[in-house]
Amino acid sequence: MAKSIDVSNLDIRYGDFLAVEGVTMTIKARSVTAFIGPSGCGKSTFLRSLNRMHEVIPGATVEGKVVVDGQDLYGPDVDPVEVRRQIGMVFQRPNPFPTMSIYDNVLAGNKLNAKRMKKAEADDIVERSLRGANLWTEVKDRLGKPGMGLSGGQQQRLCIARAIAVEPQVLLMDEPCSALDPISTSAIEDLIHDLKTDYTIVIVTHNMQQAARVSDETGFFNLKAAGEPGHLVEFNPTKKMFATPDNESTEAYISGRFG
Ligand SMILES: Nc1ncnc2c1ncn2[C@@H]1O[C@H](COP(=O)(O)OP(=O)(O)OP(=O)(O)O)[C@@H](O)[C@H]1O
Repeated sequence: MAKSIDVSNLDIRYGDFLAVEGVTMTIKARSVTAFIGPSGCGKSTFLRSLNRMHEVIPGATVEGKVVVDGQDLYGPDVDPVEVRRQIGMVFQRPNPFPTMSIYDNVLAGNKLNAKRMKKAEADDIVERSLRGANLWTEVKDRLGKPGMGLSGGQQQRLCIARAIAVEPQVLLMDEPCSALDPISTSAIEDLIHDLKTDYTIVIVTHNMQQAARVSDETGFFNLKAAGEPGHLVEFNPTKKMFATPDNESTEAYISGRFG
């Protein structure tokens, strides 16, 4: 199910503003890839270009290729809605649907994809997804209660359950722990580690310890200068990047000398 992603020569714009320039990388299947770098260097923009979420912003455009399973996601016949089903996204702030129960929150994506299903099938998806998100035992006796009644960390795991309920190939996570306390953060990090058996995971994080803990490979993004586009400076196995980075600016960033 999990797929690798081949990105080549990607330029990403907001109107005339070139936000990210010339990114080429291969994101491996069944692994965790982290993106780090100072604020404004385009990590989130690049992440959103991987499932065609970038272009929902008026005037936003992408040039270059993002190839998953031999298919260019920006090819002429590709349906962006189907791309977003195959490549799910988890956001910075947990965003369960406030009026929906835990049960319905998990199924929200499946219903959007207009699948009609029997109760038994729906029950199976809810249980499998909540187990996958490591939340089942905490909520199995209150599936009919509102998703908003959960703690922040539980809400984020509910959002992860909602993302995996549609059986995506890739999960994109944009600072998924930034609104969480250390215990919830640790639960999500454990979950990310478990999920990589089945999914290709890409995570943006400001927390370098987190990148070092959860990821197999890391991409360091930076701006050449203020007002210049963001670009990929270095992409390497995480262990190597944190021990012996290839680039001086990577070293300066991870040792806390800037950013
Ligand atoms: N909706 C938008 N419209 C116009 N410009 C935008 C928009 N979103 C982001 N940008 C610009 O694109 C550049 C990259 O922003 P982005 O949010 O991707 O960076 P980031 O590395 O994820 O930053 P942070 O770490 O602060 O979240 C910045 O110059 C930002 O101001």
